[in-house]
Amino acid sequence: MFSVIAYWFLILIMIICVFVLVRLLLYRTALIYVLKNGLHWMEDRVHVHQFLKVPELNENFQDNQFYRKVKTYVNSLASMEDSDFTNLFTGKKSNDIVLCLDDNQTVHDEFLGARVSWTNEVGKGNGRDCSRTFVLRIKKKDKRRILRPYLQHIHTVSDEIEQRRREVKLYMNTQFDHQTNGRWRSIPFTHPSTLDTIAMDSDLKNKVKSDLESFLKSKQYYHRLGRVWKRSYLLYGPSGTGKSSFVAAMAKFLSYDVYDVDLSRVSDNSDLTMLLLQTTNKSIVVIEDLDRFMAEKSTAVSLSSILNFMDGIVNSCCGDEKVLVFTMNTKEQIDPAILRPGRIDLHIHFPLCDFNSFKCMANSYLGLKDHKLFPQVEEVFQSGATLSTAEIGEIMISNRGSPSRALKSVITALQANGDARAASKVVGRRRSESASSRVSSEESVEMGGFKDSSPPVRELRKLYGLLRLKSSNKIGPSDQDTTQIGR
Ligand SMILES: Nc1ncnc2c1ncn2[C@@H]1O[C@H](COP(=O)(O)OP(=O)(O)OP(=O)(O)O)[C@@H](O)[C@H]1O
Ligand SMILES: [Mg+2]
Repeated sequence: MFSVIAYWFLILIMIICVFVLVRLLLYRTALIYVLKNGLHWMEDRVHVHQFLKVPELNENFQDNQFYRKVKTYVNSLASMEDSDFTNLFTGKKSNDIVLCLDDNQTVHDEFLGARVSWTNEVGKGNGRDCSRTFVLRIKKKDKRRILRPYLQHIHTVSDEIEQRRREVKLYMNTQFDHQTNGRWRSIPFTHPSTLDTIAMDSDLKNKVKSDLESFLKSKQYYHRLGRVWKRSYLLYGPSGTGKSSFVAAMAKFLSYDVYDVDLSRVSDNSDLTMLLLQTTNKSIVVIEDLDRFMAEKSTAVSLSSILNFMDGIVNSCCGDEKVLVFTMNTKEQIDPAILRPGRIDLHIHFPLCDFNSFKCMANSYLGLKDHKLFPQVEEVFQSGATLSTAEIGEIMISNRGSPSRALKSVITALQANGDARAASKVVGRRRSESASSRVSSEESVEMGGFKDSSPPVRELRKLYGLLRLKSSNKIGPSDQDTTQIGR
């Protein structure tokens, strides 16, 4: 009896040992990989396959654009890391490493439950003489079900990758540029603003974000409606509230180039048409300070030309997928034809800084989530005092070495602004009283607004300058640099 138990015990121990050994063998070596490959090989034998070629050059020896897309797609596959031979290259950014399938190597992909493979076939020859082809191998039974959506999927993925990789450019209209044979001159667009760094109401920011996202996905929708695929935004608000920074953030978010139309350099209506014809799709076309140009009549472009541009009549000739942005300080003086729905899809107001924006700025500029001086700042804001976000930002940058000093400076500047506003109201009232007896149109216009020349505001500016001077005297050398830049 004892010997039978010992016998079975020994057998059990041996089974466990064999199991552990097999496990070790499988995981320490490439046996699992070999087994998997063997299974795939066997599966492949019992299926009929179809092969589809994507050559690099078409029958006229021109580049086949689809080859480029397939290459981008294949090189982005996660299974590339498992391929037997892969080339490593640096990408556009110096710390980027890009994988590239080696010649005559195969990589596998899965789509809607079907397994396909791509082989990078390279014919004999040198450089451009050797024929390069991507060969797609697909099971005949899967072809009808997945081929079309799979090719569409390749298009979408490669477009997204190319969009992410491309360098965003800023185009400015100049006099005729012989180098580019056109009116636009471009520079890399390196503005640091992003949607995260813009201080604005978070609900509004999310609304704009989802509006932009849904615009990106609506090509079919717009085309089904017979509309040009464009979206127009009006950014309006006082100077220094972040309108231009927001345009930069939008461009970064969409990875679109920016065409900044300087209306003072447009000679007439047909010149504006020419400029717009030379813009590419996937771009933001911006006209800044439209209210000023229309009010001062400092542009040779007529209202109807601007309206045509907004309606996309011109844009439809040169591809769509455009975002149009107009910025202005106030939309009160603007012709209602410009603002009507369909011409401007979304109006975004950029108000002067309030307590919420201030908290947002304090967080990003000073790294402060909360501070004992916050209630005092809130109180000053509640009393009606305010400054532009740019002004508050400058005070914070100048005093970034000491958050408490920064907050105190903000409070002092806000209080000075509050006093200046109150004084401005009193003087305004007195002047309007005397103006009723003595007509002085020029001055009454000045006092009504928040103009630089009004004495209380001049006082505020002086005080503001003093504040910055005082704080720059106290801070270290690095801060002094920024103070100068800020000026
Ligand atoms: N809402 C904001 N969030 C973050 N930074 C801001 C904001 N508003 C202004 N700034 C900062 O202030 C500076 C000026 O802002 P910007 O040029 O975008 O203002 P603007 O509204 O376009 O002014 P203008 O009407 O005079 O052209 C920028 O450097 C920006 O960083
Ligand atoms: Mg601006």
